[in-house]
Amino acid sequence: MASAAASISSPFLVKSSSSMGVGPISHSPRTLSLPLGKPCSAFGIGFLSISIPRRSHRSPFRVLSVAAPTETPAEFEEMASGTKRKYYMLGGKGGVGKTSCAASLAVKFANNGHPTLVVSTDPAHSLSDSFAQINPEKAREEFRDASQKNGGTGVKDFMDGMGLGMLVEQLGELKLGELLDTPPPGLDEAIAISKVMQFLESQEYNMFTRIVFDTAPTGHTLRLLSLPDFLDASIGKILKLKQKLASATSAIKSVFGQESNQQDSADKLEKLRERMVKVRELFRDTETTEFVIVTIPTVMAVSESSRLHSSLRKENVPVKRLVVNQILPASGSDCKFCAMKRKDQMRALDMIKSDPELSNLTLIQAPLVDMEIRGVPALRFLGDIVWR
Ligand SMILES: Nc1ncnc2c1ncn2[C@@H]1O[C@H](COP(=O)(O)OP(=O)(O)OP(=O)(O)O)[C@@H](O)[C@H]1O
Repeated sequence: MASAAASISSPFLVKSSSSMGVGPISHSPRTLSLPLGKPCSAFGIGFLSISIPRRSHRSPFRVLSVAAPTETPAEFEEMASGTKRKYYMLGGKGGVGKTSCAASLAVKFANNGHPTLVVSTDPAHSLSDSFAQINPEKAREEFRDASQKNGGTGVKDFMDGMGLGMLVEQLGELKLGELLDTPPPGLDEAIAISKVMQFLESQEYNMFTRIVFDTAPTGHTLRLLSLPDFLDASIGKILKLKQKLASATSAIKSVFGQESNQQDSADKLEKLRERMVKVRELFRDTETTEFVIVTIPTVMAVSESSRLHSSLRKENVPVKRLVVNQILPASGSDCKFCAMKRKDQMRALDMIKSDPELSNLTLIQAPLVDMEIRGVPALRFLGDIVWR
């Protein structure tokens, strides 16, 4: 399907063109080809794949020491062990460093021999130069289109016109119009994620043993997590309506065009529903999935992370690690601002240690480095500090 392929033999961040390219991915132990060609669908999802040659690298970045007496290593060995595919989802409030942490983890996995894929489903993610974007509007349109063919608002209007309002009344409990006119928040992401899963399950992506999701900010993630249940029910309703309509008069049926089209749409919805269920299962599978919370040492961020963990726990999403990013190094100078800031941060760290939701998580402390984290050398540098 792809029209072109870029061959990657050194550590590059690869920008897939305007949409997700799918097609055969060929690779040799140290090189990887990534399709960059034709968009495959309405969903423009960016994929970044990294394969890093093992060689020594002297980083231009430096980190001042982070005084962290209670620091726990991330136990990277455990994260990298085994060749069975594992999914890592990094989540947290906006701007805390999810993307940097996710990308640095991916680089580290790649350095440890794992063909690794970074997936971003956040339309506002900050590695936008390296990732293509999901187009939520198009995703929604596709869903709406498929739904309408199965008796959405188009059906309702038509039936009203035919004086069949009574049947519409009977179907009113299904609240389809409401669903289609005001898609629930997070629908875009849920559809995008399920679309991603579809690709990840395909043969071309079999080779990837580590998948790192640079997830959307907290609120979105939570909505997404609760969505499959909602969608499961909603899509079920649409299918039920479709069945009811199928038994209505042939005159009504004719309006929906060919029987086969109707069937196609129903199949699409059914597949979407099935994928949603799979995503939900995947999110809860402790064997294959881990949700890593990323935060910063401020009272507000810590409180939000605590709430996030609580809701993830309720959703049975496996969480083991908490990355506290951007910790100021102990200052050797007499910078008052730095001293105050660090004192504040230490208070936030203490808060984590006494928070019932967070204290049982493995705490990973990541320093604020003195340069912008861009490009593989920087990510490699950060990865070596954070993921140990
Ligand atoms: N440990 C760090 N030291 C220095 N700068 C950092 C660190 N972590 C992240 N940054 C910088 O902070 C900014 C935000 O980081 P990043 O984009 O990774 O956050 P994010 O949580 O993914 O944000 P968003 O929610 O907006 O996608 C970036 O400019 C990044 O380079």
